[in-house]
This record gives sequence, C-alpha cells and structure tokens, in this order.
Amino acid sequence: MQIDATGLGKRFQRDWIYRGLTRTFRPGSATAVLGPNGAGKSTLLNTLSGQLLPTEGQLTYVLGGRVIAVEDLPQHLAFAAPYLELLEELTLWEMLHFHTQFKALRPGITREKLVGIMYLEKARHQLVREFSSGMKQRLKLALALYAAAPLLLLDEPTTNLDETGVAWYQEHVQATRAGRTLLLSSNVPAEYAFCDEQLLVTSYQNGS
Ligand SMILES: Nc1ncnc2c1ncn2[C@@H]1O[C@H](COP(=O)(O)OP(=O)(O)OP(=O)(O)O)[C@@H](O)[C@H]1O
Repeated sequence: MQIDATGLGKRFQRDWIYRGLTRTFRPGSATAVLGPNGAGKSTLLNTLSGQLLPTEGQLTYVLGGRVIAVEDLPQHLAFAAPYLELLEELTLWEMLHFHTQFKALRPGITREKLVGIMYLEKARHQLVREFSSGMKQRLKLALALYAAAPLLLLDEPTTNLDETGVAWYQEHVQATRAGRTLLLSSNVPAEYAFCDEQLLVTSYQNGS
C-alpha cells in the first residue's frame, strides 16, 4: 500500500505534535519513526493508520492502483502496540479463532502453524490473561506480522521481550516484510536496524 502524506499536522489543544509532514511511504519500504519519549511517534502512527484524524493536511492510500477510503483502511492494516488490548478472557486457541474471523492470516499460515511460530504450543488452552508479558507481546506481534495485510504498523515492537524474544522478532519481521509498507515506531536500534528509511518526528515540530 502506498501512503501519501501532504502537509500533515496534528495538534492536541494548543500544542502541535508535528506539522508540515509531506512524505510518501511505498510498498516494500520499512520506515523507522524515531524521536525521544513524548515526541509524537505513536500519534503519527495512529494518524497514518486512520485511527486519529489529522488536524491539517491530507492522507491518501493507494492499493493495487485503487484509492482506499480511510474508513476501509482497517481491513488492510495490521497493528501491534503495547497499548492495544488482547482478548484476555479467551484461551489462546479461542482467541486465534475469533481474531482470524476478522483478519485473515497470510497465505500458507494456519492457526496451528502460528501457535508453533510463537512457541506457544503448551499454552494453547491457557487463558491469555494468564500469559506473561513476553508471551502477550509475542502473540500481538505474530497476529500483526502474519496477518494478510499490506500495511503493517509496529509501535515499540520489542516491549517486554527478552533477548530470545528480540531475536524471534527480528527473524519474523524479516520473514514477513516483503512487499508490505512497514512503519515502526522505536527508540531501540535493535528494533529498527533493518529499516531502510527513517523519519525523525522532531524534524516536524517547528509549526506554530
Ligand atoms: N489524546 C491526547 N490528548 C492530548 N495529548 C495527547 C494525546 N495523545 C498524546 N498526547 C500528547 O502528545 C505527545 C506525543 O505523545 P506520543 O505518545 O505520540 O509520543 P511518543 O513519541 O510515542 O512517546 P513514547 O516514546 O513515550 O511512547 C505527548 O506530549 C502526549 O502527552
């Protein structure tokens, strides 16, 4: 999916979080959205994903030569973020059933395979509520990485992951990124080292 942002700006009350952002995000590209805590990385990802309205400027989404309306964007995107909730009252297996009714998995990936990819075979019938924070993060990431969605957004993807979990993330993000438009917000070089583009949010904070 191609995203064209033109003169994009977001303001909360009187404060501009970013302003004057004009940029094209192309299929196959991986962009690291960088900046210190509170700079506006999550705000930008949420605007680009259509979950927040920009205060000014325009966003255009094009998929296979067709313009996609922002209200139809959810079916084309996968998003993993620490602040997005899982369905904690379900077991892992129930949750995979529920989730994949709305968001199909990539071709060749079944729920069974996904459980193996996450190394969560033993937790198949465990309530998600009882998962460790690292298990929950692996589940969030796997659902996004292995969703059949051309737009992939990852906010602080290695949150709660140990060293093995970070290596797991690096392997699977590489395995699933081809052809997709990937936007990744981060402060951690190990999360975004593979990205071919960087966007420093603080470069767009001179609005007034
Ligand atoms: N809904 C909101 N209403 C008012 N202000 C908000 C809202 N959401 C975020 N902000 C403010 O916007 C600024 C940017 O927040 P944001 O979460 O986008 O930063 P970030 O770069 O992702 O930070 P971090 O690295 O700490 O996750 C902060 O000052 C925050 O308080």
